[in-house]
Order: sequence, then C-alpha cells, then structure tokens
Amino acid sequence: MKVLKFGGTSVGSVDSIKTVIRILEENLEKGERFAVVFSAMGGVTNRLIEIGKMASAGNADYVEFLKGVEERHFAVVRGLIPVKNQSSTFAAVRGLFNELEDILKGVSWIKELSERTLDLIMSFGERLSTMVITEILKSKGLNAEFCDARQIIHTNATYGMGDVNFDITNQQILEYFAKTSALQCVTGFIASTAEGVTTTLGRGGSDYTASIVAAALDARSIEIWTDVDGMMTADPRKVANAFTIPSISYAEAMELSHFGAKVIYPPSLQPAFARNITLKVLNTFNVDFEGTYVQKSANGKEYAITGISSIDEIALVNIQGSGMIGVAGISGRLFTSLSNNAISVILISQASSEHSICFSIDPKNAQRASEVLEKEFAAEINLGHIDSIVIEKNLSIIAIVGEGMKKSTGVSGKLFSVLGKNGINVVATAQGSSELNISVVIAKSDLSKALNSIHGVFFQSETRSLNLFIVGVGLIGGTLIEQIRNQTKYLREERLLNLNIAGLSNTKKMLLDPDGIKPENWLARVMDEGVKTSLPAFVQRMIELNLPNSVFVDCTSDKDIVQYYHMLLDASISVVTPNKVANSGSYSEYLSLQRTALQRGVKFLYETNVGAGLPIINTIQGLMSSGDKFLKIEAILSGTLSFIFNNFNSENRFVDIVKEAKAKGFTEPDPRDDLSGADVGRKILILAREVGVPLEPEEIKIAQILPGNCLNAPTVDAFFRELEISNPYFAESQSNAEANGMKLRYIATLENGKASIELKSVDSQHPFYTLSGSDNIVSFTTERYKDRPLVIKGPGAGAEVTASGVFADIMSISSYLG
Ligand SMILES: NC(=O)c1ccc[n+]([C@@H]2O[C@H](COP(=O)([O-])OP(=O)(O)OC[C@H]3O[C@@H](n4cnc5c(N)ncnc54)[C@H](O)[C@@H]3O)[C@@H](O)[C@H]2O)c1
Ligand SMILES: N[C@@H](CCO)C(=O)O
Ligand code: NA
Repeated sequence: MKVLKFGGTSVGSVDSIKTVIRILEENLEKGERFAVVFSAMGGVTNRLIEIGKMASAGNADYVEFLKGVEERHFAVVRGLIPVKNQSSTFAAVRGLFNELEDILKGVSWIKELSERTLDLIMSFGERLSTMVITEILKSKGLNAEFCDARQIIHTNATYGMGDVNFDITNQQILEYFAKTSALQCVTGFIASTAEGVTTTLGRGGSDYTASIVAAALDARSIEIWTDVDGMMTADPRKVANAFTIPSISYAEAMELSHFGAKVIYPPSLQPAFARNITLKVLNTFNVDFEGTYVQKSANGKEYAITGISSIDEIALVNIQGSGMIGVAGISGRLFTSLSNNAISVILISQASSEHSICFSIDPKNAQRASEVLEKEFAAEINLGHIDSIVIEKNLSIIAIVGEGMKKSTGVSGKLFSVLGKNGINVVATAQGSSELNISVVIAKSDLSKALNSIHGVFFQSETRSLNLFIVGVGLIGGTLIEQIRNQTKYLREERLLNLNIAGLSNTKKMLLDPDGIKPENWLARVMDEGVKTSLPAFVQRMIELNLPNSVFVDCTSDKDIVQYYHMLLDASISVVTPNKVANSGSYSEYLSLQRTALQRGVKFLYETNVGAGLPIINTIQGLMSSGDKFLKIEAILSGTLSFIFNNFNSENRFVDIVKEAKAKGFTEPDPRDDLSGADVGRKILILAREVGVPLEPEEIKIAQILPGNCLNAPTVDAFFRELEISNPYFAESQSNAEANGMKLRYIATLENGKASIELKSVDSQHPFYTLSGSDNIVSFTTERYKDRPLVIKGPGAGAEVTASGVFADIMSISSYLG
C-alpha cells in the first residue's frame, strides 16, 4: 500500500492534470494498491479566502471572482472529459458552486466571516479538484471513487487547524478502505468534527491528510508530488549551484524546513514518520527525476552537511546587564513574557558569562517584544541591573543542517572560516547539542554571498567559482584573458574551479555581469553592452554586487588607482596586480594596504611587481616569515634594460634595440619609465619594503643613463627621435665596455638600508655577466644564504610570463578560499 499526494500546481492546469492522470495510470498498471490525495487547484484556496473576506465586507465583486474560480474547473472538465460524459460533471461542479454561492450570500448578509465558515468555504477547493479528477479517471474506465475526507478524518472544533482524533480517525480509515477496492481519490486538507461540521488541518494540510491515511493503513511509502525536484541543498533562487538532496532523514528535513524550505512541511508528516513510512518528494513536471527520499535515517552521505537554509529577515534582540550574572529566573521571565504575548523565538544565544542573552524574532514582532520586555524588567532597568533592550534589524539567519556533523570535526570551523574569508561578519550564532544545526546571524545584505560561499565549501564536489573583475585590457590584461580562456576546461575538470569574469573594463567601456563574460567574446560584449568607463563606478558596482570570492585584477598602469584598492580591501575583496604604483608610493600607503588586507582577511598579491612571473616576492615573504634576515640584495630588475644590454653591440644601434624591446612587450607603456631607471627604482623600493626597510621613493639613488634631451621629450614619439640623435653617446659607452671584455649591466643594490641603481661594466667573472633575452636576476644574501647567495634568474618581462604570474596569484587566492 502507498499513498500519493498531488499539490496545487500539480492539479493547477489541464496540462499538469494530464501528467497526474498518466502517473496514476502507470501506478494502477503496477498493481500495488494505493490511495491518492489532492490539493485544491493552485491558487484556489487563497482565492476562496479572499472571496469570503470580500463577501463579509459587503463587496459584491466577489461574485465575479467566484465565476473565475468556477471557470477554471469547467476548463478542466472541457479539456479532459469526453464531450458525451461532460454534462454530469458540469452539473456536479455547478451544484457545488450553487452551495458555495448560498453560503457566501449568507456571509454577505450577516457581514461576518467566522473561522468555522471560512473552513467550510475553503473546503470547496479540495472537494472540487478531487471530484473533477475522479470523474476524469472514471471517464477513462478506471475504477476510481471520490472520497470526502470529512467522512474519515475527525478533529476537534479548533477551526483553521483542527486537532485530529487519531483513535476514531484511524479506525474510520481502516473500515472505509476495507469496504472497497476502488482507487480512493481523497480530498486533502479538510476534515470534520464528530458532529459533521467541516474543519481544516492547517499549514501543510494535504500532506497531513496523506500522512494520516498512510499511517492508518500502515502504508509502505508516501509520494509527495510537487513542482520542484525534491528537497534541495539550498534555496535554488539564491544559490544557482544548489542540487537535489537524494536522501535525508526525518530530523534533517525537520530542521531544514524550519528555516523556510517550503517543499514539505515535516510536522504534518509526523504520523507517517512515527510509523517509519518512507517519503518520496517527486516532481510532476519532471516525472523521471529521482527526487528526495525522506527516511528515518538517511542513506550514505557524501557531504559533511545535508543542506543549508535561511530566513531572509529577522530581528535580533539583545538584553544585557551586570545584574543578570548569576541571577536565576531572568531567562525564565524573559521567555515566559514573550510566550504570553505570542512572540515566537527563532534562535537563542547566551554566552557563559551570563552578561547578556540575545535571541531572534520575526521583525514584525520587534516593537512589541521591546515593549513587553521593558515592562517585564522595568524594575531591573530602573536599578541599572539591566541596560536597556537593543533591537537590531536587517539581519538574516543561515543554518547549516546535517546529521553528519555529529561524526565529523571541523564543520563549524569550515563555516566560520568561509564567512571570515568573504568578509562576512557573524552577529550571533547558535548550535544545539543535538549537533544537527549550526545557525549564524549575519547582515541581510550579505545573505546571498554567504549562502553561495557556504554552499561552495561544503558541497566540494561541485565546481567552485572565483569572480574576477579585470580592469585594463592592454598587453598583460589581454594575455591574461587569453590564458584564462585556454585553461577554462582544465580548471573546471581537474580543479573543479570556475573562473568567472564578472567584470571587465578597458579605457572606453566597462561591463559588469555576475553571470560571467566569456573570454571568447569579451571585447564584442564589452563594446556592445558596456557603458562608458569609470573606475569609481566600476568599484562601487562591484561592492554592491557583493559576490562571494571576488578578486579585483588591476592590469593598468593607472596612477590614481590606489584609493580604490583601499575601498576594495575594506569591502573584503582581494586585489591582484602587476601595477607597481600602489606599492611604490609613500611607505605609509604601502603599510596601510598591507594592514587593511590583513585585517579584512583578504589577499593583496603583486608577485609580478618585480621580475614578472619569477617567484621573487613570494620567496622574500617566505624567508621573512620563517625568520631569515636580509643582508644584501643585488639585482637586474628591468627586463627592458636587460634585453637592451644583452643585445646592444657594435653591429646595431641603441634606438633600434629599444624599439625592439617595446615591440616585444617588455617596456612600460612609456619606455622612458624603464630607461630613466624609474621602473627599476620602484622595484628595488618594493623589495626593500618587503625585506623590512621602510624606504621612501626619493631615497633611492638612481644614476641616469639617458641624456636630458631624451628624458625631457614631450611625447614617446619625440623621445624616439631624440634617441636617434643620441646614438653616438650610447655607442661610445658600449664600445668602451666591450674593449675591456666587459658588459654593461644596470644593477640595483640594497645594502645597509640604502638603495641605489647604477650602470656598471661587469667582467666575465661576475654572476650577472651571462644573461640573455629579457632575463632578470636577483641575488639575495641573507643570514641563511650568506656564503653563497640565493639567486633567482629568468625572463623578467613580457606578456606571457607576466600574465601567468598574475594568473598564479589568482590561483593562490582560490586555494586560500578553499
Ligand atoms: N609588460 C610587462 O612585461 C609587465 C611586467 C610586469 C608588470 N607590468 C605591469 O602591468 C601593467 C600593464 O602593463 P601592459 O604592458 O599590459 O600595459 P598596456 O599599456 O598594454 O596596458 C594597460 C591598459 O590599461 C588601460 N587602462 C589604463 N588606465 C585604465 C583605467 N583607469 N581603466 C581601464 N583601463 C585602463 C590602458 O588603456 C591599457 O590598455 C603595468 O602596470 C605594468 O607596469 C608589465
Ligand atoms: N617594463 C618592465 C616590465 C616588468 O615590470 C621591465 O622591463 O622590466
Ligand atoms: Na615576480
């Protein structure tokens, strides 16, 4: 024996009822006996309540509304019963509406709508839907019978939520089903008193009917047919990656539904749970889908938690005071006074200091709660034993739920850590000793971000997303997007990571799209759909979007961008950049960015500031963290200058080599930043700061290699013309060095707290002699690397190596976020 139940949307239209009939036919073919419970057609119950209220208010428009309800049932008859059999069903529907019209006429005369009358009015919804569907089945020659639940389910006279008398009800159901072998089509939601007065079963009513019938008949299972794919790991409207939970325990279902999962209302399934009847939640609109099994204990769990639920809007009440410490009875009085005023408490938290108690309630009760408590504790407040009562609003609750928590450690650690890493402040928290649920109270504005990031870490086997916001799509930015494009498949399949480009900006247009901009067609989309570029607007929009795992990637050489880094880090958004501007301004600026990132628990990564993709900054940070001391740094830090001096010889001209370096993507947007030593100056400054030497930009001693005419040219083009003129000057230095078997090297040095940069001639014994291409080389002499310095060498400029360094920083954030 089993019991099927179809909800309002399942019986809401001709099309959906067709599917219902097919499901019933298939079940009949299988031969196992079953009963079926129907809700009213979707929306009808609410409509009937509205109609009842209109009638009692003397608003005659209810007549029209009623016609609409009648027409919906007629349409089903017309659509699903053959013409020759229609008239009797039409008559039966009309008959019920006649009865209902009389009742409503009475209501409109006496202008009063009692709970008792409202139950009667509502009962027509289930009676109509069930009767019509029974007639459809009969017209197909099936052995079906209409079963008015008022004959079998008896309650007391609490209208709106009748209390079932199980002794009588169980007996009546057994007797009723023993008398017939026909398929019983049972009206959901409704019942009657022993005297035959119509009642209803309250919230989750039709599920309750199915559960009562199944329990009485000791059924094997109940199938709840609804309009979603079973119970999901989280609300799919808020978490796009939510998926169906295949198997869940009664207790878990209970916890999840308490926090707003509307699919089933477990309290109404209690009678079935008490008899260990398995429940299946299935989708009428996706018949072949497995759905969710709800059982006494859930089958093999893949994840540490089963699901996440939330309440969008709560208010938090905090009552505190030194007079509460060690005083018995405060919480008793507190909760009794709330209960006496019908204020339901959703979550309670009290720290062991007993200095304060905080609890959350529905915000619409907040004002009343405050009045009730101020009255209850008036004496204590007067004496100063209790401070006044504080209510915070615009908060939400998230609960992670699962029996698996009992066995595994680290669940709460994971929860709080993901919240922390995403900059989400936890206002209050509660965990019961059943270890079935951990709840946190957070700002409402963080709800979606929190749900998505929590879902991401707990349901690991699903792909996680990192949301990238990239500004500056020149050489490095463009190459980065290309690299992301080529890695998308690998990262998705091997790392379960989705790099979602949620925002892009070049100098003309910007586009933010949380659903992602594909690297394949980013330019067309940004140019078509984007708006005029504005860095402040870009940053503001990013912060408003408040997406989890957001990373800002600055691939510009913009000089004014630092202020935005502050705003972003403050909003708990990580920053990755090859742009040296922020780290090479004032030392206080540098320090404050480091501190903000640390405070907010986010990352500020800039490995490519020095030596492009070479692991220079990471190496320093590793040595510093582990306690090494830097004695000396000697380095060639310009890819451009390295390339120039590796290739400049008596056979070619300086200006041509510079042009080649620019064409190869080694130079800064203005090559004078390289040739003037400014770029190297910034880099040695950054290295100095990384090793703990707090230098200011003007303290770096830079020996100029460019003559004044080149340095002062008004434009890049003019600079190249001046460089032509100065060719003999460069040729001379070069030939002097060559004549002595030496090579020219532009070397940065940090020693004894002082930094300088000079063009030096080095002989073949010098470790910097043998370089080629755009090689950078850095030599660290430290306390641990004293006799033989630690040397890092390799290409230190260029699109691919720089973009891949930026990419590596992005990946390290993804590992940090877990
Ligand atoms: N080229 C290299 O080898 C290398 C190596 C390490 C670091 N870097 C650094 O990487 C950064 C980018 O270098 P690049 O070679 O790609 O330069 P680029 O000139 O090719 O690209 C920078 C892009 O940013 C755009 N831009 C500037 N300000 C902007 C703003 N406010 N909003 C939107 N777009 C803006 C520019 O129009 C340009 O398209 C620079 O900071 C550079 O110092 C470059
Ligand atoms: N222009 C820079 C790029 C790397 O920062 C260089 O030549 O080294
Ligand atoms: Na680097």
